[in-house]
Amino acid sequence: MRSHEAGALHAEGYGGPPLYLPHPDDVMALLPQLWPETVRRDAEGRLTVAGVDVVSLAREYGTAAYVLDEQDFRSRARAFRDGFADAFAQVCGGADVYYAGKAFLCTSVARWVAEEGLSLDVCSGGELAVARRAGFPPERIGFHGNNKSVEEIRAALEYGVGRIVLDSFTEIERVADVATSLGVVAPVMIRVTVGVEAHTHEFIATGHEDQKFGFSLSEGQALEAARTVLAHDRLDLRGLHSHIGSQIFDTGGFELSARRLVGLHRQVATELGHHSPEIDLGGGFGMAYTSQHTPLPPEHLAAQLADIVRHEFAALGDEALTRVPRVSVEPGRAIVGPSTFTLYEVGTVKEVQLGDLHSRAYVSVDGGMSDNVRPALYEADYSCTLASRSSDAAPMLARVVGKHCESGDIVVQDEWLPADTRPGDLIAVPGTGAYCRALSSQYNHTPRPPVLAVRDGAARVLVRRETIDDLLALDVGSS
Ligand SMILES: Cc1ncc(COP(=O)(O)O)c(C=O)c1O
Ligand SMILES: N[C@@H](CCCC[NH3+])C(=O)O
Repeated sequence: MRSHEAGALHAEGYGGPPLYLPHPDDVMALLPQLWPETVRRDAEGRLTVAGVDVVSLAREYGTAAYVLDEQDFRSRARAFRDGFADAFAQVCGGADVYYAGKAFLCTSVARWVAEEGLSLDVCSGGELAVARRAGFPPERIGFHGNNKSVEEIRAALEYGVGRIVLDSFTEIERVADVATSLGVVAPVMIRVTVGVEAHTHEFIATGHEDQKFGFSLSEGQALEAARTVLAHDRLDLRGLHSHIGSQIFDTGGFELSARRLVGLHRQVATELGHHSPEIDLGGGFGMAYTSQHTPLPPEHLAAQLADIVRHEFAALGDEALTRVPRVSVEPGRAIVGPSTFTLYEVGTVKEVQLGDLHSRAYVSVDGGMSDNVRPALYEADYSCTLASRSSDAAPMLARVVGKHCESGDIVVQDEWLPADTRPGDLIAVPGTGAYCRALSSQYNHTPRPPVLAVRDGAARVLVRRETIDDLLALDVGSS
């Protein structure tokens, strides 16, 4: 998040380019940590992914387009699966990784997740429907949401999901009622608000007390929820869950939340006589959007979390250590975010003078806040590169903007691009796999871009481009 940096940029009397920008040579040389693993530049200077160059992609599928490197997605999914399985092997026999489908989900991705041996977190009837269509094994699905409808709960139980994460007292009764009507026992977890202030943007922090998710720990609601669940013979309490926020780099927040969750787990055991078999630490692991972000590799992250869990149970005594519940986590962004870049075509380049000495080029592309609302919503930082060719031109300070009727429609706030960047060039923005397509809109009646998967020298469409006819088909208004 850039709020303090933006302040520096706009500080009164400050006339130079923003101080935090990395050196132009670094940006134009492609920082490997920002790009999917198969991205390269070919001899003509074109960006390629899995051996396919972006100029051909643009010619065949058009722009704007989300371009997903399948190998990158799969290897990150495996790194989380193996890292957590290994790190937790000695603590509780392994750990399960639930890919958080809210970051991005389509049937192909659901199949990849299943094939790679991960579980799946869904948070709506729509995401559940995608999982069903993909034939995702139901027992490996967790169902979230703070206001699940009766229909959604029924669909989840009919499919046989492995866990429904309860979020309110109203929902406890709702799930129990639906389970009773279907004649089944619902496996449930309790989402606990652990009172942790995660160091991330306010809108994506979820562990602090004053927000909509979960049962408060400090006010005793979480224990009361466990008591209520245990009183229902149609509910099977699988364990406790906490999720403190998103785009978090510091494991300190997870340490505190694990400590509080383990404390409650013990209270449920000692006061209510129930030893839950599972505990979920949520997702939220950060990824690199710019060179300023340095996420831990999954195996290091897993090792740190395993140490934390071992330590917290050890603090309860030897008896507790022998009964550590099976741990799960729910990464979304850290798996899919880095796998994708968005490919845009430049439409206009406009120079705006900033005082006497400096200018900024506004580079308009054929997308914007409809395909990536994160800069407008969270002041999120992105970077970009000229993708269709290389250039020896001097760097110019550029702001990449979208085509929408909002001045906040910014794709990349500040970036160095070659001074000869011109209409028809392709620009690629890395790190757009998570919460971009998922949060996309049709603002200004803009059809959504397609999602293309590239693997082993071939591209295919995972989600097709919307058309104006798709949009018009929704409008059934008067003749
Ligand atoms: C309950 C829950 N689990 C997992 C996630 C995934 O978070 P992230 O994509 O940051 O890993 C979220 C979103 O923040 C969430 O709300
Ligand atoms: N949508 C947020 C993340 C929220 C995660 C869902 N609980 C983002 O783009 O950063």
